[in-house]
Amino acid sequence: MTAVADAAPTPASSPADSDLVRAARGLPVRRTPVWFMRQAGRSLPEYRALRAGTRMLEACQDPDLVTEITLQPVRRHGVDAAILFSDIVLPLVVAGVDIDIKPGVGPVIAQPVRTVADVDALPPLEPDRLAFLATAVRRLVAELGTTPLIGFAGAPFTLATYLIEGGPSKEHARTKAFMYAEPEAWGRLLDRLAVSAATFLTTQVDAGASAVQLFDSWAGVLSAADYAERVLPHSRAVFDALGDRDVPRIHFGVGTGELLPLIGDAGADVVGVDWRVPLDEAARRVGPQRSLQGNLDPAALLADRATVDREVRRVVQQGRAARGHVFNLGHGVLPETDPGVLTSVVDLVHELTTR
Ligand SMILES: Cc1c2[nH]c(c1CCC(=O)O)Cc1[nH]c(c(CCC(=O)O)c1C)Cc1[nH]c(c(CCC(=O)O)c1C)Cc1[nH]c(c(C)c1CCC(=O)O)C2
Repeated sequence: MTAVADAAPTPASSPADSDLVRAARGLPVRRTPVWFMRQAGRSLPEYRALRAGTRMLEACQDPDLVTEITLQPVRRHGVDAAILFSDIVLPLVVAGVDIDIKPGVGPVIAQPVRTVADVDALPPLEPDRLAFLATAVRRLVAELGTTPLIGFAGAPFTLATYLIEGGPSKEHARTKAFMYAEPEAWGRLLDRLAVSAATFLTTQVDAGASAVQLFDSWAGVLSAADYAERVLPHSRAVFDALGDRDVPRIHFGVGTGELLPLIGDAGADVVGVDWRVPLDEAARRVGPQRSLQGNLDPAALLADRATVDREVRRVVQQGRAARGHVFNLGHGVLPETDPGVLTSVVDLVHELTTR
């Protein structure tokens, strides 16, 4: 428990002193920080208005749109962090892979990676093509003041699922078949994806992002043994590429209950947890040396207010078992969510946890 002598200073003097960064490092906080995965996006009418007529992947490369869309949920909800408006497939798009994000579907790849030759033909990401990204991040950091900006990238495994399946899938069977049948090419593919994810992340951090999140959304389809052997080393390589850049590292996947200790071992300060494992149990699995992020079921936000309140209180209470707790959903905001409910969740978490 936090000793009085450790009490956090108020208010934050910089993003590095924000509650998000402090909770991620296991330091005392003023109140539990809260943000939402997919907070920038389709649940907001102001987002839909701004995006009208611009394709998703074009919007992601326009610094004016990126800045404004990233700021919208911060203004509206008073969340404790901004997350860059972008997408996990953007590094591939910028490198020249033919990808479209189809509304209501997700990323669709024109020529999926199906052979060893396809792996070797993937174009590398040239860092100087990310100037738009650095511009957007610098602008955002200037606008955000002491509110931290979270930079992010897709982890090698989750990006590989899109490349190999050709689009979203449930079982990721082709991906796993390739992993088992072509272990060397698999290793090369994930190496390459790790390099481009690292370039994408370091660009954001060097332009001023205060924390990073590596999304390995679909890693939960793997056994712990396969994850440890065939995936984790590549995710670790992404974190290692950050070198001595002193920003907290958040690592998240869905359905990772069996993988939680490994998700931490890949190099995270904060392990993201979905709604399937309560945070007190997640804290036991992850251990006392890392913080937790999560884990309200996004579907609970579609229920009545009393249910939302009860679920928020439960997550806050269970989160007290963790070294540090960043309140979030267990996955992204569902598009049909009432934005007013999101704002009330922020207020309730703050009210329940103000020191
Ligand atoms: C798997 C994944 C993707 N993208 C992302 C992940 C990992 C997180 C997760 O597991 O949800 C990450 C992502 N995508 C987006 C963000 C922006 C920041 C934020 O979280 O608010 C982030 C962090 C914007 C987006 N990415 C996408 C949208 C919707 C685009 C639109 O408005 O049409 C947004 C706002 C599109 C996208 N892109 C992707 C999917 C599955 C979809 C949804 C398809 C749909 O339901 O329309 C791939």
